[in-house]
Amino acid sequence: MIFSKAIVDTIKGIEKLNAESMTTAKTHINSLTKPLGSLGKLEDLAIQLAGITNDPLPEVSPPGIAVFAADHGITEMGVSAYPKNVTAQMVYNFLNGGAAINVFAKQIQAVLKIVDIGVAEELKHNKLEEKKVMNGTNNFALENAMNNNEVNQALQVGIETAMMLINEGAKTIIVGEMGIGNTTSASAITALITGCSVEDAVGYGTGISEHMREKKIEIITNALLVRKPNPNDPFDILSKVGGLEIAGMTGAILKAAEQKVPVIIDGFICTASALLAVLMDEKVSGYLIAGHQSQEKGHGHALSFLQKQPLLQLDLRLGEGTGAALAFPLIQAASNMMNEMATFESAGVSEKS
Ligand SMILES: O=C(O)c1ccc[n+]([C@@H]2O[C@H](COP(=O)([O-])O)[C@@H](O)[C@H]2O)c1
Ligand SMILES: Cc1cc2nc[nH]c2cc1C
Repeated sequence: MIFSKAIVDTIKGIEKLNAESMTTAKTHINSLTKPLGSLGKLEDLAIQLAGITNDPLPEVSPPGIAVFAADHGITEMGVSAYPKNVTAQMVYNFLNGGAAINVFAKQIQAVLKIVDIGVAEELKHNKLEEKKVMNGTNNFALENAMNNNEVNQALQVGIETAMMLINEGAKTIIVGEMGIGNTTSASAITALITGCSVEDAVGYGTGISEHMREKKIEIITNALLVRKPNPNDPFDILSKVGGLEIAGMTGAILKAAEQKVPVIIDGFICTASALLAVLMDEKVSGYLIAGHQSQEKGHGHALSFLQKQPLLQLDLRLGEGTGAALAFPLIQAASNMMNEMATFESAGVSEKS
């Protein structure tokens, strides 16, 4: 067995959504003072939340956000528009409250954790979760990104971070990331798991030129030919072409699902982690809510594979959990609808004749 026991146990603990709570939620929705079905996808969302939490009147606040930061050896190949040290610089920006995710987290009153799971520089800050597994992945054009032990450690950091947020009261988990070069890893993962072509999985990331995108496609194509990750083996994929923050997000998603806590997935990189988690156990899918669809080319393929419709389409391509945080008020609305709306009976309103 390659997966550590803690990870196997987490996966084993994931249950199907609770059908009885979903039926009760549906009956309740149909008793609320509105024409039948008139709150559309919010009704589906409320039913999903009921199934996830095993509570027909689900609570989703407060949300907890984990941003996993790590570096990528593949940046040596010139695949990003920004230098690698932006990862470390942005971590300090998160810790000092200046990034987009800080602003949106505050807006939704979320608890925000910044996790160094593999930044290639020593970082010091009293608010930083210091969980460094290694100083960035290896360059997967030349060697495996991580060894088995490193994959297990990164998954474990994700598991522990989600549990920490849940222990602190989080009722919804938002996963986000920061890692210069990570769209290259996410593209490789997306192509492998969804079966789409590398060309279809690769986009412009932080804003590279078309010429650089062609180079990025070639680098990924060659790496897949040489490393030969098994598309049915999430562990093999992570170790050969993965990322530390990608493994961290996968672990956090698994733990949230095991704990029956809804997970809002963010952009392209975060969805690559969701693909891996679903490959580990398809029951994870029920716990996932797609916050938005990123501008990154491969995100549409990943969401279609997961059969998820994004709540928002705002042409974002930032990451950090921003799209998921922006989508949270809709999930909150679905929960509030269940908990606060009057029924036909309580309000004395006549039902459909
Ligand atoms: O979330 C997305 O869909 C997304 C799309 C493009 C880029 N990003 C962010 O940009 C960084 C990766 O881009 P790149 O070009 O360096 O591979 C990383 O820090 C991500 O958070 C994020
Ligand atoms: C400035 C900057 C901020 C980011 N946040 C997430 N990815 C990012 C990439 C860059 C380059």
